[in-house]
Amino acid sequence: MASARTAGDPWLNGLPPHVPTDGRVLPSVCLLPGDPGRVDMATDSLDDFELIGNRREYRLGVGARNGQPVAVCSTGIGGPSTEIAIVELSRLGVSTFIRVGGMGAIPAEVRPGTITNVERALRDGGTARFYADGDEPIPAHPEVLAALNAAATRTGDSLTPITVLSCDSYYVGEGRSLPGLEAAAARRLEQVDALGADAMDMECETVFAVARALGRRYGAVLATHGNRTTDEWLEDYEDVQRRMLDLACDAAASLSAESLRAAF
Ligand SMILES: O=P(O)(O)O[C@H]1O[C@H](CO)[C@@H](O)[C@H]1O
Ligand SMILES: O=c1cc[nH]c(=O)[nH]1
Repeated sequence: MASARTAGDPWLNGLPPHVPTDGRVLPSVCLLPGDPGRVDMATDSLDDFELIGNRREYRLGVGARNGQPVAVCSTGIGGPSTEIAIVELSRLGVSTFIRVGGMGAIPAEVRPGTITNVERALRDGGTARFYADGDEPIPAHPEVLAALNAAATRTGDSLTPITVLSCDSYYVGEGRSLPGLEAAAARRLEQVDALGADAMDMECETVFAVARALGRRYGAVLATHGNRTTDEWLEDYEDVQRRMLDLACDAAASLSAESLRAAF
């Protein structure tokens, strides 16, 4: 264990430079909300929740579901902060990542409030390029995809399978019109549609690319916050987030039990 930081590896005594922790080995499965506020929402779905720390956009806690330990750590918005979370959490013991986030849907039939299971992430972002070359979409890890579907059956939810495009820009990059940039935003929405995306978020591609490159398991459930075709926006967004977190905690527990079995 390093007793002095170096520029190439700025960890000290087992502590990372960004994710706030005390050096303990973390649970093997970690939920990744973008919003730090969603870490606290997850406490309703976990027993014995303990907040470990809070630094920058990273809020980290641990709890248990069905007797299995589960970590929750926010990533903040976008690829760069998400990459840091995955690299540091991996080194702290996490081997399976589940993003629990929000998105804007493209097809009119994916209504606000729908909970979705991300089957693949299209290639569009900057950070993910450092971990995965080429333009082939990155599929979710099949064990995580299956665990999320099984958990939805247990919690009485149904998950809509989607393809996501993760954008490095919330406004023009997600086709939101700004004064003087109306044409650029409209072109971008057409491009996203032509790529076959069902939704836009800002982190899934990075989660999938970095976790896959590090040999970790990964997947994502996303709650539909708005619809870009009908222009609807869900004002009362808390209920769908809580349902998404509950089924993700259930999936995390089953994946954690599996990794324990595999270790023996
Ligand atoms: O709901 P979360 O996980 O915060 O994620 C979504 O919300 C943010 C934009 O408002 C982006 O991070 C996007 O991916
Ligand atoms: O429209 C949306 C909603 C949530 N997150 C996004 O990135 N876009």
